[in-house]
Amino acid sequence: MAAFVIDGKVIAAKVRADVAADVARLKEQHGFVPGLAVVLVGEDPASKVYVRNKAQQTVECGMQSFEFKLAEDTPEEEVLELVRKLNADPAVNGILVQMPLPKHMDSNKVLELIDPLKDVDGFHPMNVGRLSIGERALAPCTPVGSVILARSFKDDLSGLNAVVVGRSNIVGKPMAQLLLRENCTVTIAHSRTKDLPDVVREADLVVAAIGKPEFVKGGWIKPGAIVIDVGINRVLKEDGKGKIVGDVEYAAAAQVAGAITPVPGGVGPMTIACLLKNTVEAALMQRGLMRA
Ligand SMILES: Nc1nc(=O)c2c([nH]1)NC[C@@H]1CN(c3ccc(C(=O)N[C@@H](CCC(=O)O)C(=O)O)cc3)C=[N+]21
Ligand SMILES: [Mg+2]
Repeated sequence: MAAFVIDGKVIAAKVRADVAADVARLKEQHGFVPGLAVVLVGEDPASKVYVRNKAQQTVECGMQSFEFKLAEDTPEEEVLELVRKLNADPAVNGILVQMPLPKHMDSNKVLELIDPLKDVDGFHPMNVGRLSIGERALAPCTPVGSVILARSFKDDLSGLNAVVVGRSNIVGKPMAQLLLRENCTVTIAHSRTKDLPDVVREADLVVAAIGKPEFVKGGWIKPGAIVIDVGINRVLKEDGKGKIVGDVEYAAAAQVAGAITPVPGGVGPMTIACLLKNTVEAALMQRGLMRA
């Protein structure tokens, strides 16, 4: 039987509607509007599209958007200075520095300068650590969105055998932490994992975050498994035109899985929706208004 297709666009729209309602309430009851600052260094065309989408959706949710576009050859010190300014600006509740940064910059140095309370990407070591010890933390948007998608199909993930393929700081590692919090049994697999197909075959829940087009084959998927595809790979079709595929061999996997996220229209839209959600959470924390 063909897998249930988890519609990330529909679920992201629901998350954004909740964000917009929270923003409206903050405005009415506390007279303030949360703000998100996005910093883009360089000219990467894909990054420009993401940054434009983020800014547009931020405004659609009733928040303020601040965009900073710096040239590829901007000195690192200038980026650090901008982050210091944004840290000190009370109108800015969330700061996102688009990755990757140009090679002449030390990304960790930039990320560690961001005020942890404004770190809506959840990349600061303070948030990474707090997430791992189960304290309130801003958690990375792609993994948060991935859990919401999985839970939209099966609300209780507890006891599931989850295999995360990929060990990046941005997706794989925080994904594993969030799935632990859902009471999954978690394996992190990666490029050096022995017998990877057999490891994936054991998974009730597969999260593919390797960054290689259609790397996870349909034949690796356990019948009925939930498949969350984090990959966004631009590839050329035979006719020379470009298209976007995920890290999972979708057509084959969809024959076997219980549920699967498409690319595009799966995890991608959730990443932005969760960024907006984190911005509201950050604003609430900064103002001492956070929910219990
Ligand atoms: N500090 C930082 N934080 C990020 O969250 C971050 C980043 N740097 N650098 C780049 C990646 C990439 N990223 C995406 C966000 C949304 C879509 C998205 O909405 N994708 C749609 C459209 C895809 C398309 O047509 O291009 C989809 O999958 O359906 C994709 C990718 C956030 N990133
Ligand atoms: Mg990896």
